[in-house]
Amino acid sequence: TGNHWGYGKEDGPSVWHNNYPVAQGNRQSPIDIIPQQASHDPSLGPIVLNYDQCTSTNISNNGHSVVVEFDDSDDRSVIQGGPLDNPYRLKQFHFHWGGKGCHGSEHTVAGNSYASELHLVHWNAVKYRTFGEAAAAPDGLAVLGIFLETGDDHRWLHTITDALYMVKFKGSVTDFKRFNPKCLLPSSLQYWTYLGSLTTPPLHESVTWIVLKEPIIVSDKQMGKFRLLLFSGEEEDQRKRMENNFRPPQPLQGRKVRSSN
Ligand SMILES: CCc1cc2c(cc1OS(N)(=O)=O)CC[C@@H]1[C@@H]2CC[C@]2(C)[C@@H](O)CC[C@@H]12
Ligand SMILES: [Zn+2]
Repeated sequence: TGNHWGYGKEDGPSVWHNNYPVAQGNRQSPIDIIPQQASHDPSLGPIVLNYDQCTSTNISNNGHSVVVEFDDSDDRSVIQGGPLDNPYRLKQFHFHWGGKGCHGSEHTVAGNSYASELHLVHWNAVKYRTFGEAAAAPDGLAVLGIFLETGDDHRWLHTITDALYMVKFKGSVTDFKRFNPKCLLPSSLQYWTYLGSLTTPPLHESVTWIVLKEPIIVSDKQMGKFRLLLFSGEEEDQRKRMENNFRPPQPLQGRKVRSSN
């Protein structure tokens, strides 16, 4: 179909601009973050996450990633502080990862990529009525990016990786209640922040990115379970393993990356 996109040779990031011209815009994501070039901004306060009342609802495979959705009908789970002028409501989180033994983060740090990257997606419910409306507005979304590095088993990631077999195929969804993503945070909330975009079509330039400096550690075995997911639906005869679902870094176009203290 016309707007079908993916991560392969024919439909991947290098051709997205054909259907989504904004792919060549001036605030695209991800980017390569160069720590020495980031400017320390003393006015940047700490990030504050209030996830305690959080209400996850389901986990699903949307054919591009695995997504955990939250009930965003009120301000139970919000991110605020840092570069944000008001609280942004938690809507979903999802991951991007590489193939076996390959790295698959979207943002890179001084040219180095991590095994995977977790995106916690929040929207500006103070200014916009719906997530879709916010997703198209320049100050509509705030995405918290967390790098995953391989090492020891992550104590809490099992809750997610143990559920992945239930959402193997594109379009599958299953209940996933009472998961609090606070358990996926590293010990430090030090971050870089810059203005960017969605990293998948429609690539709207609507995201205030907040990328944590400290990665979380997960095991190769846990990462391997993400690769049991498929890009393809149950009815498709060709099974395509879900991996390398990341967009490479995009031109900075003169943007400033700021660093928390
Ligand atoms: C920020 C997380 C997010 C949201 C969306 C996408 C992709 C996203 O992941 S990412 N990697 O953070 O950019 C692609 C589909 C988008 C959706 C935002 C809302 C929409 C734009 C809908 O209105 C129609 C298509 C949707
Ligand atoms: Zn993402």
